[in-house]
Amino acid sequence: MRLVGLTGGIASGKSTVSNLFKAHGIPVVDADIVARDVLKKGTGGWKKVVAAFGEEILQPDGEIDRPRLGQIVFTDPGKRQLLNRLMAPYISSGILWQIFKLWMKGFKVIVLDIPLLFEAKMDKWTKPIIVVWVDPETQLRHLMARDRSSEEEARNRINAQMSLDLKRSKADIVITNTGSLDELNEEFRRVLFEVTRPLTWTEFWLSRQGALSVLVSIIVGVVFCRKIFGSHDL
Ligand SMILES: CC(C)(COP(=O)(O)OP(=O)(O)OC[C@H]1O[C@@H](n2cnc3c(N)ncnc32)[C@H](O)[C@@H]1O)[C@@H](O)C(=O)NCCC(=O)NCCS
Ligand SMILES: Nc1ncnc2c1ncn2[C@@H]1O[C@H](COP(=O)(O)OP(=O)(O)OP(=O)(O)O)[C@@H](O)[C@H]1O
Repeated sequence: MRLVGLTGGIASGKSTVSNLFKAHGIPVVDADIVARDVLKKGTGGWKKVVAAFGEEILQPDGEIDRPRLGQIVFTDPGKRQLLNRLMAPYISSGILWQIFKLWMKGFKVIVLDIPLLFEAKMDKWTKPIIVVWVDPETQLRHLMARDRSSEEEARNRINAQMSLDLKRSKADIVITNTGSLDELNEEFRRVLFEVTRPLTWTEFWLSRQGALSVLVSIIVGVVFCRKIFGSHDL
């Protein structure tokens, strides 16, 4: 099994690239969706976060008021670290569960779209690592347009993450998303080719098919040995 890391900065274009992978039949685990699920009302993550941040972060229906919590954590690094610490175990186990389900279905290549892949040190799980890079002006423009946020809010969110240039220096594959969506599509073709190369032996043994081959080989080996021993005894 090949676990491909897909990361970048906020609004650098990860979801846009994820959608291209999905359109080509490659499954994507989206850490933002997992993070939303583990904050749903009544879950373990919700209880921890409400206990730490107080009921003022709740909407009248008891769900987390995400814009309110966002305002708090993206203007206060200490509170952001606290939120990250509280949610990290739930997010990691949620991601592992999604990977397991896809593994059981027999997928050999799985993309993990994790905005904080390096910050959360999850990069050691993935190979290759794709970083979607964009220049700071375009990133700010896309973020403000998508979230209809002010420049200050957008800059706070951008500054809450490791710099995109540093992320780019840690990448195996860089997708430069400074042009049009058509140009992004062109770049994506090259990346798709790299990501769907034949599996290495290690990746094969980690796939469901590889694990089954090992199991079958062990069973055949045991049956064979029993037959040999059996005939010696006679
Ligand atoms: C603070 C929250 C409630 C704000 O929710 P909101 O709906 O406004 O934003 P959303 O979840 O869609 O995130 C948008 C983007 O913000 C960035 N982001 C989210 N959390 C963080 C964080 N803790 N640090 C830095 N950037 C972050 C990511 O690039 C993400 O793609 C939410 O982002 C959250 O629960 N964050 C903590 C969980 C987390 O670390 N998520 C990232 C998954 S690795
Ligand atoms: N090449 C492009 N040309 C024009 N718009 C783009 C391009 N790439 C991305 N966008 C737009 O920029 C915005 C941010 O892109 P996207 O949502 O894919 O970023 P992201 O990295 O997934 O963000 P987040 O970290 O918040 O999940 C979206 O509105 C998207 O449609």
